[in-house]
Amino acid sequence: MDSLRTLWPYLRLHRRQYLIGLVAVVIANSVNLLPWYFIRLTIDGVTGQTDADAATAGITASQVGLYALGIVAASATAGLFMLIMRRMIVIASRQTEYEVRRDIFHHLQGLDKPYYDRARTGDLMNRLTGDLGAVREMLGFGAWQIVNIVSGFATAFAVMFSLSWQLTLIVLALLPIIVGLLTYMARQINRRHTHVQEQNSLIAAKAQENFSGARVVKGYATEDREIGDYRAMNLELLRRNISLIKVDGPLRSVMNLLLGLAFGVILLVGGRLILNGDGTFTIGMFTQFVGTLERLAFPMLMVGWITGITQRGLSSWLRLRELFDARALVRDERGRANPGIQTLRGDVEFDGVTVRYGERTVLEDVSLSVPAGTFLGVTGPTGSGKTVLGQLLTRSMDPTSGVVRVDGHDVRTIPLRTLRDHISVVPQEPFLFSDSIANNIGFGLGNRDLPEVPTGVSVVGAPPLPDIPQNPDMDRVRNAARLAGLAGDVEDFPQGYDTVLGERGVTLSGGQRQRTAIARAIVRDPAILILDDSLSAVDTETERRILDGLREVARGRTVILIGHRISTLRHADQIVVLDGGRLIEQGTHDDLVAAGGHYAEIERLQRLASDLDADDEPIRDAEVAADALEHQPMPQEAVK
Ligand SMILES: Nc1ncnc2c1ncn2[C@@H]1O[C@H](COP(=O)(O)OP(=O)(O)OP(=O)(O)O)[C@@H](O)[C@H]1O
Repeated sequence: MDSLRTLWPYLRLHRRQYLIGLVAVVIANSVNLLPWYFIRLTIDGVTGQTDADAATAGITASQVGLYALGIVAASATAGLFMLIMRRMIVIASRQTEYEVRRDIFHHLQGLDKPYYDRARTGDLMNRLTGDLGAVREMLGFGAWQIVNIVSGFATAFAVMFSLSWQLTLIVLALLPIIVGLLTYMARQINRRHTHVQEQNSLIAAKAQENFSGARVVKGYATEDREIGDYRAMNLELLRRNISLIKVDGPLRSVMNLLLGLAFGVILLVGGRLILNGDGTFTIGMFTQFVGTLERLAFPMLMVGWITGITQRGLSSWLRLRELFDARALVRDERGRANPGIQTLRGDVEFDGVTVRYGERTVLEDVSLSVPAGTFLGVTGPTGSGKTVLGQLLTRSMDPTSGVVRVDGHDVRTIPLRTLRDHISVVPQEPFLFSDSIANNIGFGLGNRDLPEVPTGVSVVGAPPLPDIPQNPDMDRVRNAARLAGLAGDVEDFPQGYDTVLGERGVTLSGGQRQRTAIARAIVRDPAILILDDSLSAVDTETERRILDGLREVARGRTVILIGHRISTLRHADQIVVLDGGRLIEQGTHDDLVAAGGHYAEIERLQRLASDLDADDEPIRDAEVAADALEHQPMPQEAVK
C-alpha cells in the first residue's frame, strides 16, 4: 500500500488517460460478448426454438443478415475501444516511465561524493533500466490486465448467470481449481524468469568488467580464465532457461486440458438441461454460454501472470524509492546558503579544520590562510590528507570541526553551484568521456545559464528542450590546451580536436589524459584551481611547459598544486607539508630547505637522485627516492 501511495504522485499526472483507458477496457469487454448473443438468436431462430427472448421468434433471412452485421459491428467496436485503451494506458505508462527516469536522474545528480563512494554503478544502472521497466510493465500491461480480468469476469458471469444458474454454479465450483493451478504454474514461471534475469545481469556485468578491464586481462594473460568463467556463467544461464521452458511450455497444454474438462462437464449437464428441461434452456443459449465461458480462458491464464507482474513492479518501485530517499550529506542548506554570493575571488582559509572518518582522523586542526592569487604547493607522504584538503574546498565533504572559508565566507554559506563554478579540480585519476577531445576540454563551458529541468511534472505539454551547447568555444579550448601543454599532441592526431576518445580516454597516454584534464579545468577560468598530483605522469620537460602555462593561468587566481616532486613545487609562493593529517611545515622553498625539516630531506634525496640520474643510467626517477623517503620515519626536528 505504501508503494502505491508513493507512486500516486506519478499516476496522478496521467489520471485522465488511465481512467479513459480503464473505462474503454470495460466497454470493450462487454461489447465482446455480443457476438455470442447474435449467434444464439440465429441458432434458436433457425432451429425454431424460442426462449424467453422474443427476438428469437420467427427469424427471417434479413434478420440473420442483421445479426451477422451485428457481430461485425460488435467486434469492430470492441477493437476500437481496445485501441483507445492501448493509446491511453500504454502511452501513459511510457510517459510515467519517462517522468520517473527523469526525476531519478535529476535526484542522482544532486547526490554527493560520499553517496557515490558507496554506490555500485552496476546496481544503479540496473535500477534505472530493469526496475524501471518492471514498474512500467505493472502500470501499463498490468493495470489494463487487472481491469480486463475483473471486468471480463464480471460481465461474463452476469451473462452466464442470466442464461443458466445451474451451469454457472458448476463453473464457479471449477474456477478456483483452474485458476489456482494456473496461478501456481505462473508463479513458478515468474520465479524461474527472475532467476534467468538475475543470471542475465551477472553475465552482462561480467562481460562489461571484462571489456573495461581488457588491458588488465591482456596484461596478466588471463584470457583463458576469463573464457572459463564466462562459459560457466553462460552454462548456468542455459540451465536456468531450460528450467523456465520446462514450466512455461506445459502451461498452455494444462490450460487446454482444464478447459476441456470444464467444457466436458458443462456439455454433460447442459445437454441434460436441454433434453429434459421445459424448453427454457435452448441450444442457442447453451452455445452462448459456452462461447462466453471460452472468452474467460485468457483472463484465467492471466491471473497468475498479473500477480507476478504486480509483485515484481511493486518490489522494483521500492528499489527505486530507495534512490529517491537517498539524501546528500553535503547540500545547500535552507537558510544557510546565501544566494547573493555569485562570484568568488579566491581567498582561501582553513580555520582549525579537523576531518574524521569514524575513528580515523585524516586532518587534524589544520589552519592555513591563502590569499587570492597565491600559488600554493602542498606535499607530504601518501595518505597525509592532501586530497582531502582540496575536497573540503569544493565541499565534496564538510569538516568534522573547524571552518573552511572562501573570500571570507564559510563555504557552507556559498551556494554549491557558485562554489563549484569557481573552483576547478584536476583529480588524481582524471575521467574522460567517450567524446571528442574538444568536448572533453570544453566540458564545463556554457553550463551556467542552462534552465533547471522541472521535476514531478507531466511530460505532456512540457516546454521544448533547452538548447544545450554541444560545441564548445574552440578559441578557449585551444588556448586551454596550449596552456596545459597538450596542443602539440592534439595537432598530431589525425582528427585533431575532433579525435574521439575511447571509454575513460584509453586512446591517450597517461600524461595526455592528465593534460586533457588540466585543460578542462583551466578553460573555465576558475578563481581557484586545484591540481591533485596532476603532473605525476609527465616527463620533466613537459612538466616545465605545463608549469609555465600554469604561471600564465595563475595570474590573479589561486592555484593549489598537490605533488611529490620538488621540481614541481619549488616555484610556488608558499608550500605546506602535511603529515598524518597535520600541517607540519609551511614557507617558501628556500625557507623550508633552510629549515632542514621533512621538506629539506625530500629535496636532498630528490636532488641526489636526479644528479645520479644525469650521471648514471640505472637511476630511474627522482620520485623513486621520494617514495623511499615516504616510508622512512620523519626527521625528529620536523615534527614539532
Ligand atoms: N571516503 C573515505 N573514507 C575513509 N577514509 C578516507 C576516505 N577518503 C580518504 N580517506 C583516508 O584519508 C586519508 C587521507 O587521504 P588523502 O586522499 O587525502 O591522502 P593524500 O595525501 O592525497 O595521499 P596520496 O598522496 O596517496 O594521494 C587516507 O588515509 C585515506 O585512506
